[in-house]
Amino acid sequence: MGKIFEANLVGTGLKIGIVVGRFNEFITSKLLDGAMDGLKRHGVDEENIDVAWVPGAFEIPFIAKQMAETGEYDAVIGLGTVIRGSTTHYDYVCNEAAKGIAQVSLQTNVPVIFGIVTTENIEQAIERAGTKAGNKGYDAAVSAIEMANLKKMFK
Ligand SMILES: Nc1c(NC[C@H](O)[C@H](O)[C@H](O)CO)[nH]c(=O)[nH]c1=O
Ligand SMILES: CC(=O)[C@@H](O)COP(=O)(O)O
Repeated sequence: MGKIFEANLVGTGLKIGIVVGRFNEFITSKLLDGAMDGLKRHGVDEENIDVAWVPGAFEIPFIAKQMAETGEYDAVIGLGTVIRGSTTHYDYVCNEAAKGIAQVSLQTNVPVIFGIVTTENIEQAIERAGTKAGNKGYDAAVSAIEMANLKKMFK
């Protein structure tokens, strides 16, 4: 068998950028709390975590790109909450946020983590922001550390 690449979840020495949407701030602030908790509990120094607030999930990729292009960050996390309304707006915001995050990551060579909750209703969002379905911000933080460390294995 050849090599197996599997990264640890040790965040010591990593620098992480977080981009968080203000839309549905009641939920996204909880995702941010979860992400901060996840990063710090895995050894990331609070001084090495920068946070940028944007209006909504649609704007996350643009600022994630600005952060990634500085070359300062080992990973960038996008946090947002998109809740379906009564029009097609939801689909446009979700699609562009997801596509944009994937593009930024591939274009900049920096792991950009999709920490955007996309739900049918407020209840589903609350469940994923620190209640019965965990905290997707925390999960995104762990993914960021894993991807940052995994990327270093290919240097
Ligand atoms: N409806 C939601 C939005 N909409 C706002 C957009 O993200 C964007 O800020 C606006 O269209 C200006 O470009 N954003 C969310 O994060 N969540 C939503 O549920
Ligand atoms: C996702 C959002 O789309 C939402 O806030 C917009 O709601 P609506 O489709 O009712 O305008």
